[in-house]
Amino acid sequence: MDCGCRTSYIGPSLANTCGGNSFVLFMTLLDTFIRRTCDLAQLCERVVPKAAPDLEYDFIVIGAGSGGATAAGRLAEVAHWKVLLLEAGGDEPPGSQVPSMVTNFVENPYMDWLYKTVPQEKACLGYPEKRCEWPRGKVLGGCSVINGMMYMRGTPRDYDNWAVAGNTGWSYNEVLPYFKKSEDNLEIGTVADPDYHARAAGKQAGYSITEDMNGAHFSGFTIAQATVRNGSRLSSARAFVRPHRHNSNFHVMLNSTATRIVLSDTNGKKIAQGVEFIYKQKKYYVKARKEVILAGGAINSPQLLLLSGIGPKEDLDRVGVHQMHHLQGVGKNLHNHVTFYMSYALNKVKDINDLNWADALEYILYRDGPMSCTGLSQATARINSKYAEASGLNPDLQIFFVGYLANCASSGAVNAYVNPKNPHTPKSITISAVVLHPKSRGYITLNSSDPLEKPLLNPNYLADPQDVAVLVNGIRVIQKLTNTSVFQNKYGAKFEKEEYGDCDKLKYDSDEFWECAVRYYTGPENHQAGSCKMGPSTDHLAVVNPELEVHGVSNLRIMDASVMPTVVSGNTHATIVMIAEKGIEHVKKRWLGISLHDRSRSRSAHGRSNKAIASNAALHNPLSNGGPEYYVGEYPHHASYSFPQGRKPTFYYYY
Ligand SMILES: Cc1cc2nc3c(=O)[nH]c(=O)nc-3n(C[C@H](O)[C@H](O)[C@H](O)COP(=O)(O)OP(=O)(O)OC[C@H]3O[C@@H](n4cnc5c(N)ncnc54)[C@H](O)[C@@H]3O)c2cc1C
Repeated sequence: MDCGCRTSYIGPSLANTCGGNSFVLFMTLLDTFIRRTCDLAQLCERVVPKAAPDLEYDFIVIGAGSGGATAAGRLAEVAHWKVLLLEAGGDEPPGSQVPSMVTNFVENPYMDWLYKTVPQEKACLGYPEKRCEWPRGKVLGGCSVINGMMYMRGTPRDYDNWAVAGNTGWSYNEVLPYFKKSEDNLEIGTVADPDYHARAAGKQAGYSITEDMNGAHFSGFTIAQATVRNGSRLSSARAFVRPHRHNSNFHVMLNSTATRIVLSDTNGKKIAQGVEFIYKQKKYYVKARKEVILAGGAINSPQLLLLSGIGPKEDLDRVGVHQMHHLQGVGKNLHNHVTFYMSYALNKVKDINDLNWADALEYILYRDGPMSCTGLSQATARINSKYAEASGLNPDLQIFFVGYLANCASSGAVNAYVNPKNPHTPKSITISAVVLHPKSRGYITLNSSDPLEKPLLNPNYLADPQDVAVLVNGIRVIQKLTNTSVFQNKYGAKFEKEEYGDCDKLKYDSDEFWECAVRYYTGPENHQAGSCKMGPSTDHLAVVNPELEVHGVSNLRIMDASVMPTVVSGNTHATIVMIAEKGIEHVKKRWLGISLHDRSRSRSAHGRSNKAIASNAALHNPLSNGGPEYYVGEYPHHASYSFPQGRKPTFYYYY
């Protein structure tokens, strides 16, 4: 089908994402259908990247991920501001917009930075070189293009703690309007299916069920809300960048890697002047008339500050980077949720492939069926471990489920066995427990002064014994869940024990055994945070102030996961979008003299609005200013979804 515009091929194809020649035929055909379904692939709605930048912009945003795409889109609303968005990766392939293909593009070099931690002393011990893998999106939309699409705010306590630490304006009540600003929740007023099995097991195990984890009842088992629209992924690029594709004030450069933020130093007063970047092996310098907004994510933002001479002198001297500005905290306070995966064979369920031609047709025609969702991982839980505060206001464990994913097929035949040579192979699912308040802290530092070389990433996983204790308690929660009659009678769930090295010498299933096992097969979560922490100037590790300005450097702010002083109790994307929304309000206040509460004045005086979307969003969001709105809803067909037939999960990096 011709979509009516000249489009270039945006790779890679789904055919390259399933690992193995047997998948090529079916997945190539499916990819072709997806690319030719105009409203799904949205090839005509893509931004057309610039082949070369102008010399000057009012704002330069570095990185187009959850934070950067949001920030850039909001800046571009101001018609008289000229904005450049720099992104190291290319555009999102059509296939990554299909929810069930959620894991297909992770570890694909086209759009993943393919990071690994340095060898760990107390964790990741069972992996090659004792290093854990850290997927990170290198694509327009950043990690929001490869993430699990779960839309989950932190708990009120998370943000209140940020405020107590001196971050004025960041308490829950104060950040709530910024969550709402980008949200267009089409699930308001609807009730999910209470019989959904993972939730039913949670209920049977004594936990509560919550219909809206982002509302008053933020604990319990739930079917997660998701960043999807009409059955396809709504990355931050699709939500915030594409609506501005016709704006002449907004330039996007793809495959463009920022290598340095250039500072001037006049009598000790440091000011961000512009950005150097590499595009097609050529080096460019662009000047920022107003501000540089850094949004490279929790790994690349501290890396770029260090490359620009902003950081601790000892770190910079070690690799020969001239120090421009001392900031002790750059790259410090790195932390991440940590988890442990437990696979269960469902002995009463045959391992039938979840993806077939019928599903593909249902999806292409109606955006429904198994391809429109992420299978079992729609369910999640936020609960207390035995160490959590009894009030229930500060839950410290999250439970994830993986399985029944319609993501890869070789023949496309309906009811095809995943393993035709052994049709009795049971289906398998994975459940993991996540430590929500990790105490271990690590750091990011440069490996060399080469901006294209990966930095050294040391999360110091499980350095704090309390993280291990909470994780082991999480394992006990999973055991309790899978022992319920829901899991036993209908599915015959049985733990698939792996080999855990020397841990196997310990008494199986003792606490000591699991303490050892979690250090062996540590689950690296994908919620890295804190490496450019927000805090008042009295905090010696603070890198940005509560207005997200880098301490001691004018015209430079950071808006991504790195600024979280402590990672929130849940998935991180929603919070990062909120951070960017709030950060841009500070920018608008500085340069236009307006704030969130003056939105109507802003729109008429300066704004450009996407009216079609705004009218929809305004129904739910009185604070909407008419800009592009971010849709949050549940996957479309969950209500009739209960453990459909499917394929063994092969992938764990999911949330
Ligand atoms: C596999 C996976 C699953 C996840 N699942 C979920 C989930 O279900 N729900 C959820 O809420 N969260 C999830 N997360 C976490 C969440 O997606 C991330 O925390 C969030 O997207 C990070 O946003 P960010 O803006 O900080 O960085 P990113 O989204 O990583 O954006 C940074 C961007 O900057 C670009 N960049 C970096 N350096 C440069 C440079 N020098 N020059 C130019 N561009 C540069 C990068 O290419 C990238 O596009 C998941 C993450 C992963 C990896």
